[in-house]
Amino acid sequence: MTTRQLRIAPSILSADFAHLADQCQAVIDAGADWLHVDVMDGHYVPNITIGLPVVEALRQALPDAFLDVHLMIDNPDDFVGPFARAGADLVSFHPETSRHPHRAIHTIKALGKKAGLAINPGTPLNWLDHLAHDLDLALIMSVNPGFGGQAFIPHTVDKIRQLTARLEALGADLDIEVDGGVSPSNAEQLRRAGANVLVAGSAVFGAPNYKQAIDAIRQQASLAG
Ligand SMILES: O=C(CO)[C@@H](O)[C@H](O)COP(=O)(O)O
Ligand SMILES: [Fe+2]
Repeated sequence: MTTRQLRIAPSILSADFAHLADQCQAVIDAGADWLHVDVMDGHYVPNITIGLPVVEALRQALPDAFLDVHLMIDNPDDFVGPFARAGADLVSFHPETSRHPHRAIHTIKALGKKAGLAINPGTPLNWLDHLAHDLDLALIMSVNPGFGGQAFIPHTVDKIRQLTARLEALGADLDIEVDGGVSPSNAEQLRRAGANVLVAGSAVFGAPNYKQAIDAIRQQASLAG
């Protein structure tokens, strides 16, 4: 378990894009802590979603919302700065696509924003070893990136447990975010393993009542202590 604050971050990928700002406001009113914004470029992942103008528009429409921007793009080194300037509060990117992850992290931080590194199901945790002290968050993918609504990959729980131990050994105190297939049914084990930021797209936006959906994830996660 972690003592880091539990945060529920609905992924807007599962929102109704024709009413995006209203949908974001609705999940905030329902108790969402962060808004998770999935940016996909059709190269790094086989899907295209949203880009800088949408982040700028959300920043304008929701000045107090915490925008957790997850870049699933090639060439993140060129885009972390623009997304931070567009209004992201936190920018995460996948290190395999970065030429200079350390520099990209410090580009984000120099703009006063938090930096995260995203680790795919097939990506080893040791990408984090030399960067942990520079980061604010480790994003552990519990599905392969590209789409909402995929099935949770169970071995992620053990990976988060390993990461928690590894960060403790390194003396690095990071948020651990888990992304993909998160629901009330796995929230407790994820929190117990050490995750404190739970991203949930379809489990929130696909539910008839956003507050009940967010409360259910929070309640289950809180059972971890
Ligand atoms: O980054 C991604 C997928 O690539 C995620 O943020 C998903 O969008 C989460 O959606 P659900 O799995 O919770 O429906
Ligand atoms: Fe994501």
